[in-house]
Amino acid sequence: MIELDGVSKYFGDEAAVDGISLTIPDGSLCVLVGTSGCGKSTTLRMINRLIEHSAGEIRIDGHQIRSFNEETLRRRIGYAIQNTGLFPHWTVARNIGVVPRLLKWEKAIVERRVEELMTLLGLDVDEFAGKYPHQLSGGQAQRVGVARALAADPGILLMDEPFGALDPITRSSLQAELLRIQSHIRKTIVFVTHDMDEALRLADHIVVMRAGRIIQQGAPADILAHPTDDFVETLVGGRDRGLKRAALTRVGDMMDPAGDDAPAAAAVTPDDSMRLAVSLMLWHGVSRLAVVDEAGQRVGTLPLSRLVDQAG
Ligand SMILES: Nc1ncnc2c1ncn2[C@@H]1O[C@H](COP(=O)(O)OP(=O)(O)OP(=O)(O)O)[C@@H](O)[C@H]1O
Repeated sequence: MIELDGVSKYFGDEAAVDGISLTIPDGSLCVLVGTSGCGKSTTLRMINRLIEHSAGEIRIDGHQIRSFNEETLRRRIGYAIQNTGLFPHWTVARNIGVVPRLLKWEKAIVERRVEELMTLLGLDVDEFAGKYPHQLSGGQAQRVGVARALAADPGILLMDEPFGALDPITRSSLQAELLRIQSHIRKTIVFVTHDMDEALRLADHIVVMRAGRIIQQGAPADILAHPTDDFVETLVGGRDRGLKRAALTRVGDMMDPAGDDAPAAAAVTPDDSMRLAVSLMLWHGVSRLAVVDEAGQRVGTLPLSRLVDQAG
């Protein structure tokens, strides 16, 4: 568990972070979101002591971070950033294995770990292990960056706009990968972004920051449903909020399991989002969809009225 208790950071007289309190339970994915300069990166970097906090307390598993040796702390905490920070003259495999080597793991164990992580991140070992960072696409380099952050199996992973520089399609697939990986490894992840759609998709818990302060925090659905002020409402999409909420809702949670009278022209699966369902209804000009399982067997019906009921 990570706890921030009345934490501030001053640069000169200016407070970049101004008395924030936040608890991040083990295994949760907490996203810090807000416009440029609001103090997100500073908050993240105080957790691994790349920046020392000026006031308040930061605790990991109940222990103040100042009681840890800085090197030990940083090796316990994975850190992935936007431009990856890979060593340009090292191969992918050497880059990924850097922290385990610093920790003096046996060579064979480091090699096995590197291969395991490359597989986890969808990087073919034979193809990529010997490549250098300049030979990788942006998306591949980001995967290497995340693999490196996970190499020594840290309990905590800090991610600072890790997908910020990518095109929307690569970004979306890496977000899906992160969710898939997190469902297996259950790290405590603190993720920084200025993109509310990314926050809504990834987070268990969203922390909205403005001018160094936390102005709202909660589950994505709560923030969408009850933005605390006009600023948060604008951030979550204003009048576009309905579609954002639909993107967070699974068809399986809304469908009528008994119904079987929908036209077969269009079908969704229980794991598809309600946003996709609405899009298909608009495209096909229907107000009901068939819901099918992966084998194509009918498991229910989704009437448009379910989406409208949800809003009520
Ligand atoms: N080393 C520093 N010296 C002085 N001021 C700093 C320093 N680092 C950050 N700041 C200031 O602290 C404030 C918060 O910066 P921070 O990088 O945490 O914001 P951010 O929300 O991560 O922004 P962005 O999304 O643009 O990265 C900004 O006003 C910034 O100019």
